[in-house]
Amino acid sequence: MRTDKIPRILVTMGEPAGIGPELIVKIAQQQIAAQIIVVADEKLLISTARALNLDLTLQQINWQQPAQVHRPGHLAIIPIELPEKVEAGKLNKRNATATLQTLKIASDLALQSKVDAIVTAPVHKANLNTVDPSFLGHTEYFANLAGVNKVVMMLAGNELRVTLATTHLPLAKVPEAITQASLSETIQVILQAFDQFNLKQPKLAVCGLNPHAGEEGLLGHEDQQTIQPVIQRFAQQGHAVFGPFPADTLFTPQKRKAYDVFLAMYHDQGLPVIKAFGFGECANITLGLPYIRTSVDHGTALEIAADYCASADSLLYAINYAGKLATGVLPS
Ligand SMILES: NC(=O)C1=CN([C@@H]2O[C@H](COP(=O)(O)OP(=O)(O)OC[C@H]3O[C@@H](n4cnc5c(N)ncnc54)[C@H](O)[C@@H]3O)[C@@H](O)[C@H]2O)C=CC1
Ligand SMILES: NCC(=O)COP(=O)(O)O
Repeated sequence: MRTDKIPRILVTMGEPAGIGPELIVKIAQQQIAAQIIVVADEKLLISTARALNLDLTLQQINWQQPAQVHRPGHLAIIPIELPEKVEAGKLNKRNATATLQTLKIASDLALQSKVDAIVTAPVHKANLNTVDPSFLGHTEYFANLAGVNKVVMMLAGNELRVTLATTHLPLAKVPEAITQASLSETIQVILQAFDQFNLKQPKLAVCGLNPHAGEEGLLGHEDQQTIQPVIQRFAQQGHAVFGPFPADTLFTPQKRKAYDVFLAMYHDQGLPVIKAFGFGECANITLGLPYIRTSVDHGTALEIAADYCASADSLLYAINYAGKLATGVLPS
């Protein structure tokens, strides 16, 4: 990481027909204790600023200059050109390659330590999948480009932190994806990441997979046969890893206070809980990458993109979260 005090944060534009460009123009108006560099189509940002009646001045990034703290209404930019004019709310496959290119640029710059963190605006996974059939989401894409086998998705808000044992996977494939080896790797990545963020022995509560964590085998065997032995091994090594707990009662107020981080077995076991607490006051963090990457807690919201009424709260939250992590502070 660079040693001067102002973090350089790279923000990718996301799906051009979604709310990403609007969110970027909106956060550009805010005070932010970092330098913000966007990878985006200049014309799209300028026309979005006009539609929002907001001031925006774009200047190409000069890497020779030291990082300068963000000035409201101004953005440093790495320009990319979309081949087709964007119609807000209407996906256009012909812009997908250039959109994917913004992520490749971001990954390259982060891997070269030219920026301290990447923050992504939301992409449309199916649209990007049309030009890269291996594309499932930023999480997997960045891991692949970084040559990292295992990363873990964490969503963190003011109320709790939730990590996931599996991410973008059909529900029917979840049980077979949770093996003792994969779960051990997941927990290892979480413990290492928290160690780097200076929370040395996080109290980790692990959800069961089945209702009532399997009810002694009556409602499934994975909890006892796969999850429990892994937790026991970590506990024997002195780690504060507990469970498997029935997920339905694990997020009560008392239990939320008792643990630093929760591990859900699948996407829709953990994420609805944290989003219900504060949609917009939450960031998505990829643990296990060789750099910091955060993102919003929502998607492309195509249906409201032409109305310019989207909330930029989560993008701002994700940027501030990345800024804190870049200066070695884990937000509480
Ligand atoms: N980080 C990323 O790149 C993510 C991308 N997605 C992608 O987004 C696409 C749409 O996903 P959906 O499940 O429909 O979720 P979504 O988050 O786009 O929309 C869900 C609901 O929340 C509203 N909403 C979302 N963000 C909002 C904001 N900032 N302000 C006000 N209202 C907002 C939408 O209008 C909609 O009613 C999918 O292709 C999905 O893969 C979804 C989650 C994360
Ligand atoms: N629901 C969270 C999500 O889908 C985020 O995906 P990613 O693009 O950040 O991997």
